[in-house]
Amino acid sequence: MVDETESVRALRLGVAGPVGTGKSSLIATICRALAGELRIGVITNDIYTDEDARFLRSAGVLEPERIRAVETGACPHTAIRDDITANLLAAEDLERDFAPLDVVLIESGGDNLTATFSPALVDAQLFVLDVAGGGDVARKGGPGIGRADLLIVNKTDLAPYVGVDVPQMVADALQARDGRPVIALSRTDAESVAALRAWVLGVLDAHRQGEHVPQDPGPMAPHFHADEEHPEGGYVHSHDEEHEHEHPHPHPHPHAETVAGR
Ligand SMILES: Nc1nc2c(ncn2[C@@H]2O[C@H](COP(=O)(O)OP(=O)(O)OP(=O)(O)O)[C@@H](O)[C@H]2O)c(=O)[nH]1
Repeated sequence: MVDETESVRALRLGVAGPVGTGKSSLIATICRALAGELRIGVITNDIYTDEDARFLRSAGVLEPERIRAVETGACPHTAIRDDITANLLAAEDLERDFAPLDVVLIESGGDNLTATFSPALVDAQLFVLDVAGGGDVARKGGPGIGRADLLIVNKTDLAPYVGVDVPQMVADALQARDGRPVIALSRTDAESVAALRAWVLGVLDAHRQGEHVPQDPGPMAPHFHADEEHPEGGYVHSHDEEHEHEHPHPHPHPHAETVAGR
């Protein structure tokens, strides 16, 4: 009998969120929870290093060859949204080298609140916040918080130490997201890991059935780029086509350059 799942391209899942919120750890958690039943590959994006890939390889959650690094140059969000070539090539290489894969997880470089993946690169995306970033972050909104397919409120085990009310933070997030899903996660809380596992399996099933439609959370909000050579120490920049040429300073984003670890 032909297994229909074999003919469908791997589900590509993006993981974005501010620096240090736990994106690599979350990918390790997904791999631990699902590597026994799914064929998984991972692509990491770092600015100048392959540190996240090395962390994941050393975590021993997947064969090291299934974890590849894209070095993005100065602006990590560019490689997941504006010029996705390096990531697409890395995903296609991984899918070809380990065919058939069920899921390819793509971690964005740690950035700010505004970075989101292009729906041309990923089928669905998770946005990761953590309680240590403050209970009010979920209320601040932005494309990832508001419209990613899943919002993770991470490191809930730290909530008592940083004085954050997790149910309130989740309620604020649900309100900011018009009811789209939110999972309060700690890698030490088995129930929350089970909820994450069930969400991934649900999206994979919808993807295989042809019922999943990739959503675009929207372009990055205007944001500040520090630049020592600029008279004001930096400039506000937008990735919105309409505004892109309003800035007096040339666009500094180098294109994603290297696909390392191949
Ligand atoms: N207490 C606790 N710490 C966590 C949890 N998940 C991750 N961490 C810690 O948070 C720190 C940052 O985790 P990473 O997974 O490296 O975060 P990241 O978002 O990938 O970081 P960048 O790639 O630098 O943006 C590490 O010290 C992790 O051990 C969690 O559930 N609970």
